Amino acid sequence: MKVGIVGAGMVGSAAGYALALTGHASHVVLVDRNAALAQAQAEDIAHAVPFASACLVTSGDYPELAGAGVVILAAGVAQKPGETRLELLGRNAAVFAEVVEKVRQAAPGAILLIASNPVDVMTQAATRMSGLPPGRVIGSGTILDTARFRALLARHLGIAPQSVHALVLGEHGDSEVLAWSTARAGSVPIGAFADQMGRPLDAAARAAIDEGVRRAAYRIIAGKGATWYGIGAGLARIVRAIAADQRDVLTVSILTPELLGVRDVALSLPRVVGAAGVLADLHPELTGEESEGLAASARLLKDSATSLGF
Ligand SMILES: NC(=O)C1=CN([C@@H]2O[C@H](COP(=O)(O)OP(=O)(O)OC[C@H]3O[C@@H](n4cnc5c(N)ncnc54)[C@H](O)[C@@H]3O)[C@@H](O)[C@H]2O)C=CC1
Ligand SMILES: CC(=O)C(=O)O
Repeated sequence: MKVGIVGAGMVGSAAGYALALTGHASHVVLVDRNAALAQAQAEDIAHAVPFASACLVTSGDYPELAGAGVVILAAGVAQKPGETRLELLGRNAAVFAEVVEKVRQAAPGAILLIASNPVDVMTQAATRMSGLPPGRVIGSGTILDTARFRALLARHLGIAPQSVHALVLGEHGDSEVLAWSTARAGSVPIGAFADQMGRPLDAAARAAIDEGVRRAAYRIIAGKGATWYGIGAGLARIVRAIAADQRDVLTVSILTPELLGVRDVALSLPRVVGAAGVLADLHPELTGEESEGLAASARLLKDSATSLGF
């Protein structure tokens, strides 16, 4: 599948690199308002291809996106140390007002995969701007937070993250909900699994993991200015689900007609992802506290989207 990436900065280039190395795309095209940057990133990534599987990596202007099955939107500004994702809202909405229309003209059949922050509100904005059905405008949402949750649980339990099934729901941001009650390892509820391994998940351990997930971006941005490897791999994972029609269950964000009394809001739930985009939404059984947290997250995102007129 041909995959376009608009925004060839840290996130866009990391996604291109992950796509080239994993072989989930046959052709990656990088577009950026800084054409020299896009060209340099494409050339650098292309030099990794001989060590991996076949993939053409090029750069160009919007017309080069023609025929793309997916276009990743990673253009805009990123958080500065201490800044929240929601504080980027106005600036990145202005970028999307320009970018979404150009992408739609160049690649009308493409699924839009949104990475720019605040990713849920940008997904809602891109859905409205593009006129596409919600299932074809997919925000990376909490795919990264879910990966962070699984990684930290796996480290605590001393097992592979691939054997941990745990989800982060709601906003990709401060109000996200770690769904502890549905978390499993090897089909065993996570608390019982931890006890059996002799590594109990007591309140202090849970609090440390919660902080590790929720504050990860702030810590990494303080240390190196931005985050890119995790989301680059997450975006490549979503492209794989689409390109191979895998029907994977992934925590991604789309405009959702109604959730816990909040109407028309983009946020993450576990969703089935395949060639046509999001095929179905899943609603895990949550505790009362988790449901309240998810409803609060939905209300916060709805208010942010409404403030922009989306
Ligand atoms: N969804 C997620 O989990 C994550 C999202 N992000 C977000 O991804 C976005 C990109 O982050 P970085 O790559 O670190 O930033 P960056 O500053 O390295 O790259 C952004 C790129 O967008 C380009 N750009 C800006 N306006 C444009 C326009 N109108 N048309 C075309 N290109 C334009 C810039 O030239 C720049 O190359 C940020 O909003 C950041 O917060 C970052 C990490 C994780
Ligand atoms: C920056 C960002 O959204 C993240 O790393 O989670």
